[in-house]
Amino acid sequence: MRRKLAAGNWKMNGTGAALAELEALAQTIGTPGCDVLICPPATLLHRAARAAQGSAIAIGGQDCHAAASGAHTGDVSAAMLADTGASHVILGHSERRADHGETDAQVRLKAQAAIAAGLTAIVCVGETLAQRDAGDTLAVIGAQLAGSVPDAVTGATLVIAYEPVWAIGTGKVPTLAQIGEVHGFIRAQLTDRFGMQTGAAVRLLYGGSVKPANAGEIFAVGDVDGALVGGASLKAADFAPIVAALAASRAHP
Ligand SMILES: O=C[C@H](O)COP(=O)(O)O
Repeated sequence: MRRKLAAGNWKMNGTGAALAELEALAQTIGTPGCDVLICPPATLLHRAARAAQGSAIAIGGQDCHAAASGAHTGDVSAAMLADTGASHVILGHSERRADHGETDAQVRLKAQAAIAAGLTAIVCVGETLAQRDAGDTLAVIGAQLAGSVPDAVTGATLVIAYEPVWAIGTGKVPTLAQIGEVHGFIRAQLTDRFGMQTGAAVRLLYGGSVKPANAGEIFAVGDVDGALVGGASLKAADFAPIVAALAASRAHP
């Protein structure tokens, strides 16, 4: 049975004062019955990991370099993330693919580096509105999975986040049927490539305008094992109800 995961991506938001939200979240959720992850900006990782110690909250990065070390000004390696206390890293988010031109091949190398450093890689995939309107959604997701996911993964080292680009930060959410179709497709792709055991063990997150008001219905969709939440993860008062909705949701076989 896959353990559910509520992951918050703070993106480029938050200075030291934001740690109060992390502490408030830890207090509010207690021991929630699902995994909870906060991915703050790199500048806050070390302090966030310290603030989360002894709580149910794990800490993750938002990107890493594919190399272990070297002349890469401004970049952070997977081992450096792990050294701060991070256990996960988000990779291939559509904002990084768009802002930094990250390719599937680069995301794959980053995921390999993350796993080698002992981190769980959360690999993001998702179609643009033009791709959906053209009927290309599954082809795009299939190509991203094939290109971005390394060959050696397990349910412990890989999480996939399906984030339709057009749903991120827009308040627009796919229909439950659309979410179910893509999650079912991702599950089938993973099972085809990695076999039944690994395919069934990898957790699949939905991301894109998840809020307390819509979390429950999204978590009821088959093969949705949790969420990758942006805006609504910044405040404990918004994220805690999403964690509670996930913990209360039925486990998917
Ligand atoms: O990583 C998180 C996603 O990009 C979703 O962001 P959002 O919840 O603000 O739409």
